[in-house]
Amino acid sequence: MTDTDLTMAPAASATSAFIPAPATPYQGDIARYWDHEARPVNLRLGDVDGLYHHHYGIGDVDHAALGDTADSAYEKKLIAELHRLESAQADVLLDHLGRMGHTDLLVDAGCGRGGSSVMAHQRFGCKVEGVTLSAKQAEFANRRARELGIEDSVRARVCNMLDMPFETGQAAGSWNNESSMYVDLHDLMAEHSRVLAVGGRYVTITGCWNPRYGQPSKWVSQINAHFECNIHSRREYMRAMADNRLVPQAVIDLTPETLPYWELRATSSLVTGIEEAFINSYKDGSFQYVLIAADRV
Ligand SMILES: C[S@@+](CC[C@H](N)C(=O)[O-])C[C@H]1O[C@@H](n2cnc3c(N)ncnc32)[C@H](O)[C@@H]1O
Ligand SMILES: CC(C)=CCC/C(C)=C/COP(=O)(O)OP(=O)(O)O
Ligand SMILES: [Mg+2]
Repeated sequence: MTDTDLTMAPAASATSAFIPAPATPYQGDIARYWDHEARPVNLRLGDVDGLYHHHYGIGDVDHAALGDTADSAYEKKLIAELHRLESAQADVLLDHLGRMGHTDLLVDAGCGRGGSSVMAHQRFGCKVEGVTLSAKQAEFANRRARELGIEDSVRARVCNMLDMPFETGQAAGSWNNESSMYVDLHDLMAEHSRVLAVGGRYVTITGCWNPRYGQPSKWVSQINAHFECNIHSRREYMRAMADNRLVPQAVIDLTPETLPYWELRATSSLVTGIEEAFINSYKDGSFQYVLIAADRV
């Protein structure tokens, strides 16, 4: 089988047969970071329904569903609520892909444990190819796909999203769900532009620093240090897309919609210590949570 053959290889061989060397020392660090990540805030939320996300949530908190904080079941309900908001975020990303056919190929660039890939397949019925730097994440995602009996349609591979194993124009849709802050944006948009068919759709949900603030704030620097990433500005996204035949069709500021998630998360037992940086930077206007959907022209 060639790398670009769309027939899915058995999931185990897809990840264990060949693990490419990282393209840069930085990518090696990021692969190790995600290979070792096991934060309860991610695993316990994923355990709610088997969709494992590494992104944040949007939407209003359902206080009626949470009930009384004194209730012994409150923490369990809180975890379910945070997870519901994270899945709602992925749903909004998928909404912006538009209509996809059963025979289309979708590319989940920086797929993590594969939650968004599974949701995309469940919604559109088409093949979804995920790429991640982490062999552990790819194994996890492929195991979930096998457990769900969708391994012929959903697959994760260890590879660099700046050099993806897809033919030019092969994908009808592609996305980055909170994964674009690990790469040069011009290189990333050039690669999405290459793999997308003309008329295809690219969507990203990302945190970006706000050019109106001036420069990355101390909170943004703290988030970068926490995750070993490099948050770009909103301006850089626009420029990188414009330079690569990706024409924004929708730009949505999701900041007001993500704040309830963070404020709820800050009250939970699963806090990681980064909540204050997100809340403060969203509130002081230095950081924004945005969705950008673009047409490949
Ligand atoms: C915060 S997680 C997001 C995971 C997933 N998109 C989600 O929403 O659950 C970031 C992901 O980006 C991936 N990543 C970072 N740099 C990458 C690169 N150059 N190529 C492929 N994946 C990359 C990491 O391996 C990780 O899976
Ligand atoms: C919006 C920005 C700047 C995102 C940075 C990328 C990132 C680490 C996302 C969440 O991952 P996670 O779900 O593993 O993080 P956590 O453990 O905090 O939930
Ligand atoms: Mg998380």
